[in-house]
Formats: sequence, C-alpha cells, structure tokens
Amino acid sequence: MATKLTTREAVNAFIDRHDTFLFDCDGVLWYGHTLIPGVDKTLELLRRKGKRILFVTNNSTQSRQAYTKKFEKLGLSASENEIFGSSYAAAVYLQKVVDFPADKQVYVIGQAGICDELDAASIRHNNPADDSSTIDWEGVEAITPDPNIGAVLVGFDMEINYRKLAKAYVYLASNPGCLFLATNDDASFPHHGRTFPGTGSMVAAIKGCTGREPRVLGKPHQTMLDCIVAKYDLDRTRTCMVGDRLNTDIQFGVQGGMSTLLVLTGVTSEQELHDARHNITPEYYADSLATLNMADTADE
Ligand SMILES: O=C(O)[C@H](O)[C@H](O)COP(=O)(O)O
Ligand SMILES: [Mg+2]
Repeated sequence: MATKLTTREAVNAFIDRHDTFLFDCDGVLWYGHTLIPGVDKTLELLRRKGKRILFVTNNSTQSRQAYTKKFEKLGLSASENEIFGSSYAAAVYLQKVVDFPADKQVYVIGQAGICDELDAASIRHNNPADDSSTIDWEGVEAITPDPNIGAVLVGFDMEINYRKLAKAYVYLASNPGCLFLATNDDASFPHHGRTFPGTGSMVAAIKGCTGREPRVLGKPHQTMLDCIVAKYDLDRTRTCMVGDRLNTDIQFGVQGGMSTLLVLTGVTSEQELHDARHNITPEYYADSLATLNMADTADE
C-alpha cells in the first residue's frame, strides 16, 4: 500500500532516508515549457540538504545539452551530465552495446533530440524533416529496401506521417537484420493536466504493420538505470525514483531496487493509483513534488 506524504514529519523522514533523487521530468517538473508550481524550491531545498539530484526523462525530443537550456529558461539548474534522456540512452546503446557499423545508417522517426545525440555519438542517420511532407502512391511505390539502413529508431514525432511509416515498414520488413529500436513506449503524453498520444502511439503503428517487437531503451527498462548507477556509483537502497507514470517511472524504480515516489501532477490520478487492476505500487505518493517543501530547513 503506498504511503501518502502529508505531514512535515513524514516528509522529513522521507528526505533523510535518501542520498540521491532521480527525477522524471514531464508531469513532475513541468508541462511543456511551464514549471509545475513550487518544484524549483524543492530542488533548491534538496540541494541545500546535500542530496544528489539527477534527471531521467523518456522525452526524446531534446538532447541533454538542449535540456540544460530548458532547465535554465525555467529557472532550474542542471548540468548536462545530470540529465539522462531516452535519446542519449539510444545513442549509448547503438555506440557501446551494438557497436553500430560506421558504414550503416539509422532511419530515425523523431525530432532533434535523437539526431543531436546520434551526431554526438558519430552515428549516421537521416534527417526526419526530409520525410515530413505528404506522399501519394507513386511516392510510396518509390520506397525500396535499403541494405544501408542498419536500424530504425522511433521516438516522439509530432510530424509522424504515412511516408515515415512506409519507410520504416519497408526497411524492417525487408531485412530481419535491421534493428527495431524505440526510445520509449509511453502510451500518453502529459500536458497541462490533460494527456495526448505519446511515443507509444508511433511505436505501436510500426509494431502493428511489421509484427516486430522493438527494443525499448527508456524507462522502465533497466539499461538506462544500470548506466546511471555505474556512472555515479549509486547506493540503490538510498536512491529514490520520483515520477508520474506507474508503468515507466515507478516500475523503473521498483525493478531497480530503489524506493519510489509517485506524484499526482502527471498522467496518474489518485484514483488510478488505488485501482487494483495494475500491479505496480509506489512506496510513497504525494499531490506534487512541491509537497517536499514542508520539510524542516533548520538543519541546513
Ligand atoms: O510520449 C512520451 O514520449 C512521454 O510521454 C514523455 O516523453 C515522458 O517524458 P518523462 O515523463 O519521462 O519526462
Ligand atoms: Mg513523466
């Protein structure tokens, strides 16, 4: 049963129990370019208490470098090496795990974040914007298998269209050796208290037509967490994953041997949390990350 943080004593005990906090971004820190009220004070408070803070986002639309500028614009501070996005996870996977061949190319469905991280890892790829126009059947018939495409990588793409789906389909259906990768598979995207189609919608379209399962590189899959734990030599038992989605953030933390805090400012409502149909339960939950601002500050 999840414990709701509602008192100063409970918040103090929660904070004292942890050395490191991994924060999800969309639905926890912000909606798009709007800060969720009070979270800036929470990050300041935790840093004043000497806590390590890292950011782990499934949002593939921006690179780590671009995210540092977003943090700055919202009055938050975060260095590039404190940010782990699913585009970075995909680039690390292709470079370090797959050792992606230099003479092959990745066909990307997605936005700048993926392209920038692949560039940083010296992995060749298409420019998704080149495929953003509509297509007729003559154009579809001109799409042919391409043995130079070694992987199809799918992320959040607000310009998804039939041309892109047809290319991904042809490359994957014609070549079983072509990798099918997804930055993440979140079903929905939290935006100002509502939800909209998430990356999982784009991934499902290609799963549906090819019948192939992608390797998903973002939360809840543990590859990204293993990188973070190794890089910072984290003690999982004194690390807390803070997120708004049960089947990515909280599952990521539970499977990773960490404690977990669900906040109700994103995709999960209190009613959904208590719905017994899902089997993922956070250790703690709170109305917002800003709930932690109740903590004592006397001992800083
Ligand atoms: O559809 C998506 O890609 C996700 O909703 C979005 O990226 C989630 O980002 P996060 O909550 O992990 O920061
Ligand atoms: Mg989120």
